[in-house]
Amino acid sequence: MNFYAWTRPPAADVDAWEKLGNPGWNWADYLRYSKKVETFHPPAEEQTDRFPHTYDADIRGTSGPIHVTIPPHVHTVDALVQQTLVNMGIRVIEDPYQGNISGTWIGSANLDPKTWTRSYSATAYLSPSQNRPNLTVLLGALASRIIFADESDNLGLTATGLEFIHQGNRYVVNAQKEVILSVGVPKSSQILELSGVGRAEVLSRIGVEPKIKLPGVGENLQEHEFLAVSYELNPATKHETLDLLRESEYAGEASQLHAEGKGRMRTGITSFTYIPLSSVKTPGAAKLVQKMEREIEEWKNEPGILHGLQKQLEIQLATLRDDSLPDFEIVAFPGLFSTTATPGPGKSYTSFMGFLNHPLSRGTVHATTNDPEDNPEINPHYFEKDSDLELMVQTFKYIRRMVHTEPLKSGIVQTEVEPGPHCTTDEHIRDFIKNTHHTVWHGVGTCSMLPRDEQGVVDPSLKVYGTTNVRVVDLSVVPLHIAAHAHSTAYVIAEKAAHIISSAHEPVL
Ligand SMILES: Cc1cc2nc3c(=O)[nH]c(=O)nc-3n(C[C@H](O)[C@H](O)[C@H](O)COP(=O)(O)OP(=O)(O)OC[C@H]3O[C@@H](n4cnc5c(N)ncnc54)[C@H](O)[C@@H]3O)c2cc1C
Repeated sequence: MNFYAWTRPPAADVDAWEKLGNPGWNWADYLRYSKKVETFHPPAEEQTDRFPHTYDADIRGTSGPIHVTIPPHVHTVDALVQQTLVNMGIRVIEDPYQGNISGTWIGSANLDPKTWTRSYSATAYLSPSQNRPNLTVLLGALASRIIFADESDNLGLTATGLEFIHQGNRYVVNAQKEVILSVGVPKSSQILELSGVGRAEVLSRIGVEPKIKLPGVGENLQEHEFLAVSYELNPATKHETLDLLRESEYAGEASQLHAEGKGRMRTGITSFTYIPLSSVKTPGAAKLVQKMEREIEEWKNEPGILHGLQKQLEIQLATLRDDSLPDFEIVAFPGLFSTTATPGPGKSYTSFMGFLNHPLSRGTVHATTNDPEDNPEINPHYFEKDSDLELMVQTFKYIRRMVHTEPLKSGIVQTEVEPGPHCTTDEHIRDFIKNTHHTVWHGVGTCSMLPRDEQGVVDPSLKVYGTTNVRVVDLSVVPLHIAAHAHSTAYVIAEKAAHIISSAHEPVL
């Protein structure tokens, strides 16, 4: 389950995967598969009456299984935010799905406008296929490890099956062709490690016999993080924010309306702004660009740094210097998003979420025991590179500049709800971020698609190095993070993987 924000990354972020050694993993292919995934439904009159929505139907999908549309949103808040950003010199993007997202825009959601319910892997892919004779879904089964043949041939080790736990019992399902791991960032690397594929010291620590030494397994974790700054909306204007759903009578009515395809429960997150740091004309932003350049250069030249990471950092440096590519993102959430502030009765809020798009710090996910029922240890190494924290400080300051710009300035009650007026110095801001920042659940990288001698785990056909028939198909293969919300990319990877796998097994005529 997620917030169903449906976005596409900048073209350059996807082209970077190809530059890192993955032929065919580029924007042109991404766009092709992304169109294949979705059916875009243009906004209805009800929405265009309230907000001047723009879109380019040519770059959206027309017949894919995932239904995508613009939610009928709290457009009174969107109007305030979008106009404020324009007044600050930010460009309006008419349709951000064409590979250029730097600017301010209204985003889509994977919602089916026939029912205003979530359109996702279960409704779009599983339900239509569930009666196929060659598909069995076993609910509540925990995949635990891949079983490999004892001997490897010169192409590598062959997986013969998968061990799983169901209702306390262990079973093995045999593989006739391939084993596809698709269990997400926290788990794909764990299952590889439990199967003897990974870093020598991790395998030795958890007591698993090493079968394939792949030091990249569980490394290179990159995660977006966010901070949230909240304001009460000026009560002189009526805004139907999500805060109203705290009132049971309103929530009950909203549920009834939703059953009729109407009302506030069709809301999504819609107001997105992506900003290149080098385009922010403040002394703080300029200093930070220099600091990041220094930090990347120093790290890149550290003795012993892996060639794979060095190349990633070169691309990150080029992205930072490019004033058309975004470094941070601001999302306007229509309601109070806070872990500490208490909402006042009858009040409406907006919260500005600031996201880090291309983190420098790299984390890890590793198994800590050989028991598949024990969760792996996730160590995100947040803010290990100080530039990541400093970028969030600049994002915070940008949000404060927004709320001092019209029309937002008059549209909110100026006393900040969170963190509040006491938060004035850089040290206060840094402490606020350190104490409240949050994962965006957008982890990538722990089974990176990179050359094997550059900490790669899978090759460009998503096959695990050293195996003949094990692939990873989820966001853990993404080698370098993208400025986008993550799940539409998971579908793109899955569609492309389906093509790769079916082509590999086509009968030779
Ligand atoms: C609260 C929240 C809000 C989010 N909002 C958005 C958003 O608005 N827009 C967006 O783009 N992204 C959003 N995301 C991120 C997005 O959902 C993820 O990036 C995406 O789902 C990752 O896809 P995946 O296929 O790599 O892994 P997953 O979606 O995590 O799929 C992995 C699956 O494998 C299963 N699994 C794990 N281990 C095992 C095992 N051992 N045996 C069997 N099954 C196993 C899991 O239960 C899961 O179903 C959000 C995430 C969260 C948590």
